[in-house]
Amino acid sequence: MYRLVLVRHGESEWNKSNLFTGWTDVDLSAKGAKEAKDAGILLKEGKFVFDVAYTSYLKRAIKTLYYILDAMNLLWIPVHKTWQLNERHYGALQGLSKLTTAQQYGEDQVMLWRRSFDVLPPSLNQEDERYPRNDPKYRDVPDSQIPLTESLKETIVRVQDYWDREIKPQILAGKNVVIAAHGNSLRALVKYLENLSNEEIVDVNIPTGTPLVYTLDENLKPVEKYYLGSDQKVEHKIRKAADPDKILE
Ligand SMILES: O=C(O)[C@H](O)COP(=O)(O)O
Repeated sequence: MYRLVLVRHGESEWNKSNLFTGWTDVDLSAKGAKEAKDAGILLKEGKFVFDVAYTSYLKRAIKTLYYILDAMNLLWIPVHKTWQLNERHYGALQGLSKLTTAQQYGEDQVMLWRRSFDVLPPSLNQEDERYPRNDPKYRDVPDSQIPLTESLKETIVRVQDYWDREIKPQILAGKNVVIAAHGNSLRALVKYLENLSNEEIVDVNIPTGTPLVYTLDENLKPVEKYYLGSDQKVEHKIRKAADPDKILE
């Protein structure tokens, strides 16, 4: 049996203001930083130990990982960063308000963009300043792999490729792995690990700053899954991840 821990970053500044974020490199909010530190404390209290960590190229996930490792006194372990664990690219929606977009296009259309398996958000064009090719972080990513928009389907391809090449061999070698990433890059991984259908994944919402623990069998199929933290708190955060507009703090 193997154990794997996934953590979505703590609340970001744009989660707080309810803007489509995607590859926009926004920081954690003060609340998000606290969520990350609390996640680290929970993991430490649960006697978790990690040998290697993975995260994206985006600071909200990177900082979440460092807050967690700091709380666990594990800042020394190897940390691998990759664009392939970045959030799903939200195309031309990036920077728009989820609420205003729902008022303009209807809640059903926005839910299709947010949660469907293969509906692509409106695309950027290459002249847009948000085109990732303009960002030095992605200088080594081939043009053919730089997204202008992504559905979950495209996100799964890049996440699964990285999982198969880099993460899976580490787990099979007996390393305890933690992955700090994003709502939709983690949904991509969860769909793959749990072999969920394109319909089942629509209802999966991953809460911010809450460790998701998997026990995996020798073929890396999940045999147990749970969130760390009080059921009530986790449930509230899952509902918030599903529908940020309808949840009052
Ligand atoms: O990119 C974003 O806006 C968030 O990280 C995830 O948003 P979602 O819940 O709308 O997919």
